[in-house]
Amino acid sequence: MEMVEGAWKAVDMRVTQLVWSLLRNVMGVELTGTPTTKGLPLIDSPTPIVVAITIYLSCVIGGLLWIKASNLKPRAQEPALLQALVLLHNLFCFGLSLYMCIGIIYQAILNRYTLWGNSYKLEQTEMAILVYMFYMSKYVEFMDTIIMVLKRNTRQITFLHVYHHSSIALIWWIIAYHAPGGEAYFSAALNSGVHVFMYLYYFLAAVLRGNEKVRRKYLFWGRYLTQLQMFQFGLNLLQAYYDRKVHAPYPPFLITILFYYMISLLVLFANFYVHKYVMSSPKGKQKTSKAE
Ligand SMILES: CC(C)(COP(=O)(O)OP(=O)(O)OC[C@H]1O[C@@H](n2cnc3c(N)ncnc32)[C@H](O)[C@@H]1OP(=O)(O)O)[C@@H](O)C(=O)NCCC(=O)NCCSC(=O)CC(=O)O
Repeated sequence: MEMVEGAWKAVDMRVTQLVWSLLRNVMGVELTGTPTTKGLPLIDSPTPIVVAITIYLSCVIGGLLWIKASNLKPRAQEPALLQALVLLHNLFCFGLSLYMCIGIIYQAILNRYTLWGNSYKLEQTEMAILVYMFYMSKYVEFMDTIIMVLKRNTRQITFLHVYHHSSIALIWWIIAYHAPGGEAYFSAALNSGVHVFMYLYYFLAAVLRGNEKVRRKYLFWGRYLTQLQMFQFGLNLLQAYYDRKVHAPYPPFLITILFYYMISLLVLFANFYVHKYVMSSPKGKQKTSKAE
């Protein structure tokens, strides 16, 4: 036990030094913890999230290699345990997202937030706890990719998906550690709201698996969900632009991260949208074959 503790301390020191120096040299910032979230599990140092991301990436890469090496294909009928896991995970994420979305909006109204341009205030502890909860939900969301691996759905394990899941977790650690409130409320509430629909979609997709006709009938709105996600990123980008313009009283480096991160997601989602809905549609397929 002592050896494990000693090893963890050594890793913690190295990782913390690395993250601190990266933030100092790349963004010119010194992170300071905030009393509202200090002492809560997995927040006082960047090590837990960095270790979690490392384990996550190892599982994803290991899973992909295993699928490829064994030439595994998605099964027609999945094991009952996997089906149950998928349904439970989606139900849990659906409920949690709904709770966080409503909770954050309620706190924003209570604290008289304006749409954009809000500052983080130490006394807004309930808001801080909700933002912290949003950070914790990123650990749960790693399960999405594990599900994809267990289902052998390599088509879903894209750069977009893995980049999104690993980077967003680190970003929300920084926010929950440094300024869990103010302008962060908007992304957290909006994204939780979008995730309510996303996990409902995944839940239905899992329930209706095996009957493609019915599934297509009830999941026709997948395309609009992707549009909603892109609209969300567009709103966040606008928010970051506005905050930079008016010099909003929120850490400027977090606004800069928001700005460039949203551009990257918009580009990746636009590419996903074109491939999934435009090029694979009957008209899109016709156009591509004519061009060939
Ligand atoms: C409609 C989308 C939500 C999902 O598009 P996909 O192409 O991945 O979806 P799909 O139609 O193939 O989904 C059905 C398949 O997903 C399986 N499935 C069920 N639950 C799942 C879960 N929790 N995670 C991953 N896959 C899951 C179903 O069993 C089914 O598999 P089978 O077909 O075998 O039965 C899209 O808008 C989207 O987000 N695409 C980007 C890809 C992505 O990774 N998105 C999530 C993270 S990004 C994100 O979250 C952005 C944000 O914050 O808004």
